[in-house]
Amino acid sequence: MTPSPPRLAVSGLEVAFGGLTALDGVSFDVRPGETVALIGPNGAGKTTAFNAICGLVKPRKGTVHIDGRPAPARTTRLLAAGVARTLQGLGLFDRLTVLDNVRAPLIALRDRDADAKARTVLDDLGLTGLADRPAGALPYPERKRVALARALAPRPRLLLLDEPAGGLGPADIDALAETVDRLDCAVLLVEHHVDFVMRTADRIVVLDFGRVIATGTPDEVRDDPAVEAAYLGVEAAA
Ligand SMILES: Nc1ncnc2c1ncn2[C@@H]1O[C@H](COP(=O)(O)OP(=O)(O)OP(=O)(O)O)[C@@H](O)[C@H]1O
Repeated sequence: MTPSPPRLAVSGLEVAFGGLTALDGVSFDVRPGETVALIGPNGAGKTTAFNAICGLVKPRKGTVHIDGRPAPARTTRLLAAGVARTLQGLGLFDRLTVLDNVRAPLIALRDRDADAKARTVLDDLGLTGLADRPAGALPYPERKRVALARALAPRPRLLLLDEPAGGLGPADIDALAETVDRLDCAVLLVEHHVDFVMRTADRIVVLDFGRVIATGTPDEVRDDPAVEAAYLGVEAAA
């Protein structure tokens, strides 16, 4: 039997901004059900990798495949291919209610069960009581949860999370880690919060200066001297 392809396969990705090579031959994959964290110091290329996966920047070389097929470049097509993402800036429609924000991707997909699916995900994330509030009126942790709910509403097979723990306090980070652990889709997350990454990731890919310098389980990566020098050492000294 042919093994099924990875949910996400990134191969030989090269991205340049003028003379700056932001990604230099980056390859990694995310298998079904797996949570992979992309970490590295500031400027390592994490966001650029995310953006290349979503078609927001065009690679000079390399490929991105979703379930064995070339990744589409437009958000709605990515959604239709089973890929959803959150944004660092959240990108909520502040004047719309929480429910309408979460329903938005389902409506874009012309999903007839938009209302029921949106309400289910609100329930899963403990947001039902806020369904009718304008998203812009909520405190940041709740807004962040709404952004996660919106990404989960179409029931993606691959979820891309851009700094999901950023700006959250310890209690919200704990709750988020539990939520991520419960997800059955594949997850790729970019995150600076090392404890959160160590708790949630099955595998970690470490970038430095646009190259993958290590890949492994949290324990393997923690013990890797190159990683300590490039990233964890910087964190530890901070
Ligand atoms: N649109 C752009 N134009 C020019 N240079 C860019 C652009 N986007 C990113 N870069 C550069 O590419 C490199 C990688 O940046 P990127 O934002 O991907 O890193 P990062 O690992 O996400 O960093 P951070 O943790 O600070 O968000 C950096 O040197 C950055 O200055």
